[in-house]
Amino acid sequence: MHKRIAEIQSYLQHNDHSLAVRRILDASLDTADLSLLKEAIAFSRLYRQYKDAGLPPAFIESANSLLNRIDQVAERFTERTAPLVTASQISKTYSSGNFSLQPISLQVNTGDVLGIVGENGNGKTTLLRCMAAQLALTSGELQFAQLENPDHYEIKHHLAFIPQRIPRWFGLLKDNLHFSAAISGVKGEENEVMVDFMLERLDLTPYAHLTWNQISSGYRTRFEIARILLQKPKLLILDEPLANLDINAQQSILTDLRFMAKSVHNPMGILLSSQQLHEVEKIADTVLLIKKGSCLFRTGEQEKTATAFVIELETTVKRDQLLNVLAAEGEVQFNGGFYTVSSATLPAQEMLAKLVTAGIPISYFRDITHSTKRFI
Ligand SMILES: Nc1ncnc2c1ncn2[C@@H]1O[C@H](COP(=O)(O)OP(=O)(O)OP(=O)(O)O)[C@@H](O)[C@H]1O
Repeated sequence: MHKRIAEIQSYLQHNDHSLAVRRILDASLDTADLSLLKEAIAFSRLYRQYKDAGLPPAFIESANSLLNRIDQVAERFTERTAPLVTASQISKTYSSGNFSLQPISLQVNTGDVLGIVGENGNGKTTLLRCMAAQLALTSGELQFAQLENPDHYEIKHHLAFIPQRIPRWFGLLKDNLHFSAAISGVKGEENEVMVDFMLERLDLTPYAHLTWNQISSGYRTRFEIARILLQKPKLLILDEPLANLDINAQQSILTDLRFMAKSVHNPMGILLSSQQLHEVEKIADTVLLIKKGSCLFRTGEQEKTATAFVIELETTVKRDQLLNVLAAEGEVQFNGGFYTVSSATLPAQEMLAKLVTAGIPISYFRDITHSTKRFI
């Protein structure tokens, strides 16, 4: 059995139903078999219908039967990776104002998710717009490895940019998706099935017959992702896709984007910006922290590896008590909400053991030794 199918079966066994249904949709799409895709869509609808009232016993049976059939075309599940865009020392200075994006180099490959994090006004959007060839560079060079003639037209078909503010559309959500697929050459039955697929995959089915005015900003973001994915871009750039989403939706959209990047049907490179450091670090292959227009830290960068172990801690005890437990092996800072503890000798596991042994109540503990959070 293919690894990916076994993984989905394990989600089902452990009642991670929502994740299993989303992954079944992805796996069926990768078979390129419309009848399996239609079955997966029907299965997802069944899940939505019964998820609150309790799933019928036939649910797991039909999931396993569908998975077995998908497994028979498992040879299609090969991940491909190829360079998409390479930025060499690109920089941008606006003609007005005093902001400059300092020279930065990065590469996005098929299947990669690259996160750009940083606080407001530090240059994330500027960097994304440079990567999307929307801004004239002050210096440096962009290379689109798969484009022979990277003019405006070719670039527009190669990459999709989802801005922070989703532009208004007219008419019904579903009709816009049909149109978007049609202009990318998806016609007839395939158009119907692909739109139904995107509606299910992005949780949009209940909103299919609504207009722009009738749906919330979070669902507008989902709509825009669905619309763009129907056009099968090679490189997807998203500016703050999490900004309008609730906490659960943030995590599921990020996980979904990661799965989509590695899809066989349309493998993509994904570049996204966000202020949600932890969430992005969980799913991105590489995260760059931008501060005042410069790349301050990139995950995995050896030369900037932490010289101390650092953790974040939320507890009701006072700083003195923590310092007592650490017995000169750590420093403690407080930001009003939680403590940041650094130690040259105690890795996170040992620090946690010490705190637990001393009976310190802990409501939050996170190892940020290798996180961009250390630099904020
Ligand atoms: N067209 C422009 N002309 C002049 N300055 C600009 C222009 N666009 C952005 N800036 C300035 O560049 C700086 C960086 O803005 P940018 O939007 O790239 O940051 P950001 O990190 O994406 O911020 P946010 O998280 O708030 O979206 C800001 O000081 C902004 O005012």
